[in-house]
Amino acid sequence: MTDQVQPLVSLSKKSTEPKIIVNLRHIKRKILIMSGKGGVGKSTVAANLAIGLALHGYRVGLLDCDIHGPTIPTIFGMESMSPEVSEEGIMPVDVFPNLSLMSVGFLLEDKDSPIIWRGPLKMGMIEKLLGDVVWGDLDFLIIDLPPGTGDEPLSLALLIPNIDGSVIVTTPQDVALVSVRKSIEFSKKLNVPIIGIVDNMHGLICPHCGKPIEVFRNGGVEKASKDFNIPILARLPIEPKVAKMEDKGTTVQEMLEHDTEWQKKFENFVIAVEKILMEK
Ligand SMILES: Nc1ncnc2c1ncn2[C@@H]1O[C@H](COP(=O)(O)OP(=O)(O)OP(=O)(O)O)[C@@H](O)[C@H]1O
Repeated sequence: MTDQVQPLVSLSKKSTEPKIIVNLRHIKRKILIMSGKGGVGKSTVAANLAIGLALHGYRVGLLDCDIHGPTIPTIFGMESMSPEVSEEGIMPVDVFPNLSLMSVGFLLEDKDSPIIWRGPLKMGMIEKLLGDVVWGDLDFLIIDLPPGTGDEPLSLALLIPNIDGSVIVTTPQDVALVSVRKSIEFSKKLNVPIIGIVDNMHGLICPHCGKPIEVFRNGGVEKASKDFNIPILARLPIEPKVAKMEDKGTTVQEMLEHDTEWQKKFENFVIAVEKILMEK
């Protein structure tokens, strides 16, 4: 077993619940980004939604709770950052004046080791992230959950009070139906309304002729949307520039400058989420 949690701020077990509630009290809207399985683009959607809402002028926080694969620091090219710790708690890392990040990845001593923790250590880290990070006043907190719909993401999400909605990220294969069904059950257990589905990696735009190429067998997401009466908020194509930028770590400027179909579709998704949540 490895104990990679840095002793940043002590956390009293007794005061955990009220502490989290008190700490998150100044956040107007909390959104979960979830997926039935790994590698479908959940962190990509979380990161770009946070950027999009910040560009619309909101104060946004992005919390990466993906205990086993915290990729948000890599996406933002901020892997080497360590958050400051003050009397008040752990300070999130600023990307813009109105966009700040916190990630499990920032709190690990050895960022290259695999994370093998026992349950209580993992939950201790999550309680720390929820109870000790000083977000200040936020319009939105975007929470990138660990992949899957098992006990671990569930017990983690149960610690977060008054979640306003969840976004389900999936890829278009037939198995999407199973994956979305599990995510719906998950949201029900949490009593969290589902905002909608993001159908990610939905085809590839041919760089030569501009026509779409279907990569996966489609149909699962439409069926899930109809069967469960949940809107598909975005259909995002496979965009090699997105994968390339995220793998090497990028600046937000670079992220914004790729004028692609993906970017346009993503902006429509940000507008849709904003509309749904602001009308709540
Ligand atoms: N639409 C897309 N086009 C091209 N590449 C994409 C797209 N969406 C995501 N990717 C790439 O796919 C990989 C997985 O994405 P991401 O890390 O966002 O998935 P995840 O669901 O959060 O994974 P994990 O299970 O590790 O949490 C990354 O390399 C990312 O850059």
